[in-house]
Amino acid sequence: MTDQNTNIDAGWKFDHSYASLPELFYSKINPNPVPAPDLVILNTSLAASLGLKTEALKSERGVAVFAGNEMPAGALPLAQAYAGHQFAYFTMLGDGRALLIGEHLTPAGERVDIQLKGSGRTPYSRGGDGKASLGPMLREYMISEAMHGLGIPTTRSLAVVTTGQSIYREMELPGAILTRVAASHIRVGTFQYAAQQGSVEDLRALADYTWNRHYAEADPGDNRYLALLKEVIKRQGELIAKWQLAGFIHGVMNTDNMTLSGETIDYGPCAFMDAYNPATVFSSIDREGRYAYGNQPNIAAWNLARLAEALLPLLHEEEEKAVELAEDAIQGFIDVFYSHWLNGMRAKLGLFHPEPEDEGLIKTLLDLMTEHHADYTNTFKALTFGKLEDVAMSGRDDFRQWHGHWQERLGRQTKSAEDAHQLMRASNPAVIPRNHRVEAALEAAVERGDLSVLEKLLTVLRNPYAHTVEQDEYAAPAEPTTYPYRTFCGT
Ligand SMILES: Nc1ncnc2c1ncn2[C@@H]1O[C@H](COP(=O)(O)OP(=O)(O)OP(=O)(O)O)[C@@H](O)[C@H]1O
Repeated sequence: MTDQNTNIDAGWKFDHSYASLPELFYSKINPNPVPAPDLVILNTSLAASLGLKTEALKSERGVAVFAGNEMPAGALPLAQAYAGHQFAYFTMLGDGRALLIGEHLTPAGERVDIQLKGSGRTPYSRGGDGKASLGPMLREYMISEAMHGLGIPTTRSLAVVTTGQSIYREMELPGAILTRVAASHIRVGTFQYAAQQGSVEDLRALADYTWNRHYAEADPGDNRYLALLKEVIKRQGELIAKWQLAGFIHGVMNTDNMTLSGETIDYGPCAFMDAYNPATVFSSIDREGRYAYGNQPNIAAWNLARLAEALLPLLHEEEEKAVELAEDAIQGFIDVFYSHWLNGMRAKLGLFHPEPEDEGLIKTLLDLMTEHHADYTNTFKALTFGKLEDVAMSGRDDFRQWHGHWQERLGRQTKSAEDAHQLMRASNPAVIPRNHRVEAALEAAVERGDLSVLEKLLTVLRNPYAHTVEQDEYAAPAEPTTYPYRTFCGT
């Protein structure tokens, strides 16, 4: 399967450091060949930043790599083992429908995982067919690229191909494979798996690998494993703050969907909130609202506590002391999250430096938005451009009073009004991937083979802080319907 020419043509530079870990952590396995690969979409700007050549990637042999029919030189396909708490229940998992084909070394000297998602059965497939369908893979492609545009750390999407095979869910669907690019695919669940299935030495090997891959620049102090936990807490605190500030709801924050790198992963049932309400849930499988918007920081802390638990044997030789260190570190999460969130909210309101009254100012605005079902993104956008008539509660006295306080607060800054406006422009997106727009793009692509709607949507989403006239068309929320929007953990 190895083909030297593909390697030379497209610019793949594969390495496979993950295979240096004990074999407990993966299964070497070749992708299942598919009958008729066809390129649906290629992320040319991402390809360029990876040092890959677009024309070669689009060629028959390039597409064969995205389909798993050919492996570039140096690739070493493997399915990664992991476990996870899914809706609080612990399960053994692993790449049941994905393969890491190797780590690509970019011209900037970075090491990124190249993973095929939907590439067939693996030893971890349990009862599943190992496959994915076109709609959900294009959805992941779109939302991950929108997240990147918003400046939120995320796995990226390089390409989607159809396989020429149908897959069967409630109906027959076109099979597809997404090529995902990630800083790594090491998950909290990978550590849970190591703690459950491996020896302390296996766990140590994983922790050392993770440190070297993601935190080599950080200070290990005198306890490198405690430092690892604290660094992950910092990155996740910053990440979850960014989700909250953008109104992003992940939908399925299981421990297997939380990365050690601090990137967002798994775009199954996620969505962006329209009207502000902390209780918003989109996922049809989240009946109890465990992963509601307002719960995300607490769930992240819960997941990180599972990471800390898995790391206990490395934190200290005395268990009691290890637990103390872990608890102490986890306590720090909410503070890290909150300070990033508060600074982000200040920026959304054009405030450069902290003042004690800021928390009250922000809370009052969010309470008004909840009470009046104000659109989250568009309210901040209206405030940015001084278009108060676009704010749902603009006629209300309590909003006018709030607005007066905010203006006074802005007036006390040494920075100019123009500086504040620029800060707000850069902190408040003109567009988010609205559910109805995403659905329309997917329908055109999947039902009619028309990619133009999706391409146009991606163009505006890639630059959400540009505030161009053409973005206005994409800013409106859907017309209210009787049924709340629900996402399905589509495959
Ligand atoms: N069709 C399938 N066949 C086999 N395994 C599957 C299938 N769909 C999902 N899985 C496995 O079930 C688990 C949970 O699935 P989930 O939808 O959260 O993940 P995913 O979207 O496949 O992967 P990722 O988290 O890598 O984005 C994962 O271990 C996944 O590999």
